[in-house]
Amino acid sequence: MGGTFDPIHHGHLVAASEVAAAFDLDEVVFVPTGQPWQKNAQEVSPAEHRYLMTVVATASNPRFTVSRVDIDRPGPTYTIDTLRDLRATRPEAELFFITGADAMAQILSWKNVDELWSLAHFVGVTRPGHELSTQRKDVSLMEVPAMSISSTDCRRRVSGGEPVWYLVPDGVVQYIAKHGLYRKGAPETGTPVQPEVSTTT
Ligand SMILES: Nc1ncnc2c1ncn2[C@@H]1O[C@H](COP(=O)(O)OP(=O)(O)OP(=O)(O)O)[C@@H](O)[C@H]1O
Ligand SMILES: O=C(O)c1ccc[n+]([C@@H]2O[C@H](COP(=O)([O-])O)[C@@H](O)[C@H]2O)c1
Repeated sequence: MGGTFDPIHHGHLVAASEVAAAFDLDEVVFVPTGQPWQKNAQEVSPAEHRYLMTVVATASNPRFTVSRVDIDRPGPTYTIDTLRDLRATRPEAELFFITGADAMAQILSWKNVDELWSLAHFVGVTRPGHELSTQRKDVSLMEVPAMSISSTDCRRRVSGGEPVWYLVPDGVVQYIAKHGLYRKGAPETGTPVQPEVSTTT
């Protein structure tokens, strides 16, 4: 499942869990975007923060893993590259790609869309406020419990001092607070996360 995950929330996790159960998947790989080119007009948090929040959110599920392929690849993030990179590390696997209804509606604008269908089986899931449809017979559409949660709303809430408890996993609430993400004028927004250097004297 690819996403900007800024931050990851329970809508993402429920969608992944439902698809995993329906298709009897061995693993769900969460792939945070590096540079989500269709979100160029908006500010996106540093990839390391989004990656670490995704790790925190998925840590308790033994079937959930997180991949760095998109954040470690320079340049804009294209799903064609994501799927090729995942294929290289899992040559025998049958790949599925999970998308919400809003992403599914945009898919024809994605890079090399005609090639995408042969690289993975696409599964579109319902999302409140968005119509789920496809013209393709090889795409699966699935109804999942309605989670009226978006990362945009989570960021707005934190920025306005409102709670995000129970919209995102507890560890993600704590990660956001610890690093001061999404607060107005937060120093981390838009700047790279540097590894901490400890000095001894
Ligand atoms: N509440 C939800 N229910 C089902 N699918 C979702 C939900 N939220 C996000 N998704 C899907 O998860 C994937 C990654 O979404 P993304 O990380 O962009 O989150 P978002 O909430 O849409 O973020 P933003 O509000 O910043 O655009 C997309 O395919 C999206 O459609
Ligand atoms: O391949 C593309 O051109 C493309 C364009 C927009 C979005 N995507 C992918 O769709 C997924 C959801 O993206 P987003 O921006 O809604 O978080 C994520 O894996 C993106 O890399 C892919």
